[in-house]
Amino acid sequence: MIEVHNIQKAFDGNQVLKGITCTFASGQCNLVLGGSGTGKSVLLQCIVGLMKPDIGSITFDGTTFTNNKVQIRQEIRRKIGMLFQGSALFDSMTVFENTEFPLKMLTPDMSREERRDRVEFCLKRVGLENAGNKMPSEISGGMKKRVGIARAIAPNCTYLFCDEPNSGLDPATSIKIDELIYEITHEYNITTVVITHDMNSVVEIGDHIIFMHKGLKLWDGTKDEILGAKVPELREFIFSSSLVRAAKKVDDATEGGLEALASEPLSEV
Ligand SMILES: Nc1ncnc2c1ncn2[C@@H]1O[C@H](COP(=O)(O)OP(=O)(O)OP(=O)(O)O)[C@@H](O)[C@H]1O
Repeated sequence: MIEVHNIQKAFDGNQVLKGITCTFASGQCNLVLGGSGTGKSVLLQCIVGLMKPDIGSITFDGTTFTNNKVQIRQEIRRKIGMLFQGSALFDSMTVFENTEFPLKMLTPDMSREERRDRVEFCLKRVGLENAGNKMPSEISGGMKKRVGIARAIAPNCTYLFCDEPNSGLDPATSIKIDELIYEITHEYNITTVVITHDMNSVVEIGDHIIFMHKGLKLWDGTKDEILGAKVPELREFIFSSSLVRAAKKVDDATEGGLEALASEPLSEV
C-alpha cells in the first residue's frame, strides 16, 4: 500500500499540487484521472522520488520515503517498476536486452542463466516469447508497451507506475494493454498506479480511481461508482470523454438511460 499525505508542490509560485492525500492499495489498479495540466505527472514524479515535494509525506508499506535515509529510499526505489509514456526502450538493444537491463542494474548477484530464465518468463507473460531478438524499430507501439511492462516487472517489482499507458495506441490495442496491466497487478499482488485521462481505462481496470482537478483531489471511488459521482468537474470530464459521447449516441437510439444521466444539469447535482 502507498500512502500519500498532503503533498504540495509549486514551481516559481505556481502551486501545482495543493495538498493531495490518497491511498493506493496493494493488488489493485489505482488510476489517477484528470485533464491536462492538473498535476498528475508531477504527483507521480513526487511519489517515485524523481521530484521532491515541498510539503507532505509518502509511505510505501509503512516505510516513509520522503526525507528518509538515502539507503532506505534506494531500497524502495528498487521495488518500483515504471512503464513510461513513450515506452522509453533503448533503440540499440534487442527486446531481450531491454528486458534484461534492470536485472543487470538491480540484481548483480543473479547469474546469466537466472537472468535469461527471468527475461524469458517475463517476455512470455506479456505475449512476446518469440520477439526477444527483435529491435525496438521492428515492433509495433503495442509491442513496445508490452516490452516496457516486461522490463518493469522483471525485477519482481512491488509497485508499478504507468504513465499514460494508452498514449499513441489504437483503441483495440489500448484495451489489450489495459487488460495486461490489470491481470499482472492481480496475479502478482502489485500496487499499480496508472496515470490516465482515458475513460476506457476507467471502466476497464479502475479498481480505485482518484480524480484530480487543478492540483486538488476532488473525488475518489471505484469504476462502479464513477458514473454516479456528484462532483461537477468530474461529471464534466466524464461526459466530454469520447467513450461516453459514443455510448450516449448508442443510448439515444436505445433506452435513454445514459442520456438522462448525462443531461442532468451540472448546477443541480
Ligand atoms: N519541472 C517543472 N517546472 C515548472 N513547471 C512544471 C514542471 N513540471 C510540471 N510543471 C507544471 O505543472 C503543471 C502540471 O503539469 P503535469 O505534467 O503534472 O500535468 P498533467 O496532469 O500530467 O497533464 P498531462 O495529462 O497533459 O500530461 C503544468 O502547468 C506544468 O507546466
